[in-house]
Amino acid sequence: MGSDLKEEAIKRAKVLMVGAGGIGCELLKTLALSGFQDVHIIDMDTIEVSNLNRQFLFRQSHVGQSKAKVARDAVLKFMPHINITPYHANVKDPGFNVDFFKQFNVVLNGLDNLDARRHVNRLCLAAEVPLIESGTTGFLGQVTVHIKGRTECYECQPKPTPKTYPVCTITSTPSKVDFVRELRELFERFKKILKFVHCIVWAKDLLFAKLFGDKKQENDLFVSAGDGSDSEKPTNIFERGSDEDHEQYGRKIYDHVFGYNIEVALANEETWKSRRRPNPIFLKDVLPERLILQNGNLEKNFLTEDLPLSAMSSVGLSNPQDVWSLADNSRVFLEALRLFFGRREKEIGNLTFDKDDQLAVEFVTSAANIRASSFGISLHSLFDAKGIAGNIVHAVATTNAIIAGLIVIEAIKVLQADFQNCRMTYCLEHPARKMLLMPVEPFEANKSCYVCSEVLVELPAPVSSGTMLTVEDLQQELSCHINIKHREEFDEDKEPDKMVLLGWTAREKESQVVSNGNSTSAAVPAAAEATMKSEEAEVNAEISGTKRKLSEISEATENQEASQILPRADADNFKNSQELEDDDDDLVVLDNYPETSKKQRLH
Ligand SMILES: Nc1ncnc2c1ncn2[C@@H]1O[C@H](COP(=O)(O)OP(=O)(O)OP(=O)(O)O)[C@@H](O)[C@H]1O
Ligand SMILES: [Zn+2]
Repeated sequence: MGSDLKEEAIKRAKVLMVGAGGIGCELLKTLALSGFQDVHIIDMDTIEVSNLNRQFLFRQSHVGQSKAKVARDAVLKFMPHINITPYHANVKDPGFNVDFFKQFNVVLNGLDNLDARRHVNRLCLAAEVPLIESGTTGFLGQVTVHIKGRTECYECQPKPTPKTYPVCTITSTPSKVDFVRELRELFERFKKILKFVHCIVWAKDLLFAKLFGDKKQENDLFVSAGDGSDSEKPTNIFERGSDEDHEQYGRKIYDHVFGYNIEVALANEETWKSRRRPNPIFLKDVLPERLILQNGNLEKNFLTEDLPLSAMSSVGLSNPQDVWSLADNSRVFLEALRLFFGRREKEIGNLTFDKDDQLAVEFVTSAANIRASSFGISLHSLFDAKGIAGNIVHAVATTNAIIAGLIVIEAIKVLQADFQNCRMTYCLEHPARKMLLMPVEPFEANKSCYVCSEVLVELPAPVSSGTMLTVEDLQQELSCHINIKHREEFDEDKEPDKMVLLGWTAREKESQVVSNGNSTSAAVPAAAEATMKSEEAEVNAEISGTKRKLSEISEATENQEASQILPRADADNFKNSQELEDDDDDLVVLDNYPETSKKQRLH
């Protein structure tokens, strides 16, 4: 295709970019430099200091301002004659409806979460606008092309399950059995510190959760002797007595989890036959009494009202990249406990670990290090521990730039209707077949995709009078119950379709119900969409916007009552959605590696 035609296609194009973060900044710059003239950008966020290392359109002075607006201004400085329209808004806002999407020739995603990606996917399907989707994680990245009727949609294939750590094996010992498979991707990066990862997970998911989270949760931090005897297992060790001060309480917890529990575990000789035996650690052996007491006095010297509570600064440690000694870790541990119970008491019982919570990170780092010490595993800095605890894979600006370039290349093909040459491209960390950028032909749509397939797939049981159909859209948290009732006669004037919809109620403001998952925020009114194409039937559809937890839904799915029939696509949807509960999913299908994938390609 001639370069004039290409230029023309670029100039005429009206492009929507969603997300002005790591990928988005690079993308806007590349679009502008490639000659695009009319770009709209939606981003709901404001600029944070942590964005500045890779979102090069932003500067320190922009912190707190709208990403979309600042990105526009930054690009207009070097390309003043193009039209850039920023929206400081959530792409899920109702204003961004099908009609809004219809005005664009192509939509480009630079998002960081599944929820928004799925939403844009559905709008693009409804508006019949091609979507170019992207994601990066560290050195890995991908760009995929989704065109209704030509390729799969973003939701045609299940996404990989977020990685979880097998807590059951963590309670007793930081072994690495079973771990490698679960953490295949992380393994490359954290090879040398795998055992420490176990300590972090123990500190975060067991100890932190036990002390500061929901007290009722099942969380066994009592290591039993494993000989079947119901050894003298203290039942309320984690409860702070009313006359117990924070200092005493901290020491009790320390000695229990690092000393007593290890002693109990050691009693089970079987466990240690092929493993290195850990050392119980009691506080008196690590910190002389004088030092423990001194601990609490330091606070007023180091803490001011403006700074976040910090146990490390309170005990005089300043560099998060230093590896602290066992004694220092013990001091941080006690101080963090003391600060939590003394200064953040109201939150106790409701806390979940948050990598941006300084005190929580300090607590988890110190606890993991003390445990690591006990098991002869090397200790790590707070910086490393935070990365592991927060599952942080550091963003790489170059990957974002490469991916942005690939998005523009695919966008230009789409704009020229050069669909044959569209490719999904994977940016790899290590060369495969001597390539770092792996192009793959787009896959064709999954016929039973509940989002893009045109018709409902076969139902697992016949629908007849008395059947109750439950259709759920987890994305929009909607549920629709349809009671099918057979009727022989219809009023030809009033019921020409030979079916009636009765008694539906919409309880939520923006309720919509969708028959085959082709849902968007601008979906047609619920009743019309809930129509069953079943002749001579009376349909009672009740639309309820009741929110249900995914766990409840999966239970319901497992124990499906006879009267509840789920279309197969929805049953799949349940499973997938449950797997995808965790939002962050920047890399979508790298598990379906190009050469190993069984998906059918387009020819
Ligand atoms: N629903 C949404 N509507 C509009 N913009 C969104 C939506 N969801 C995510 N975004 C935007 O997508 C961008 C994704 O960028 P990126 O992955 O670089 O994340 P970040 O928030 O900038 O950085 P980090 O998460 O690493 O701190 C963000 O700017 C975010 O505001
Ligand atoms: Zn699909």
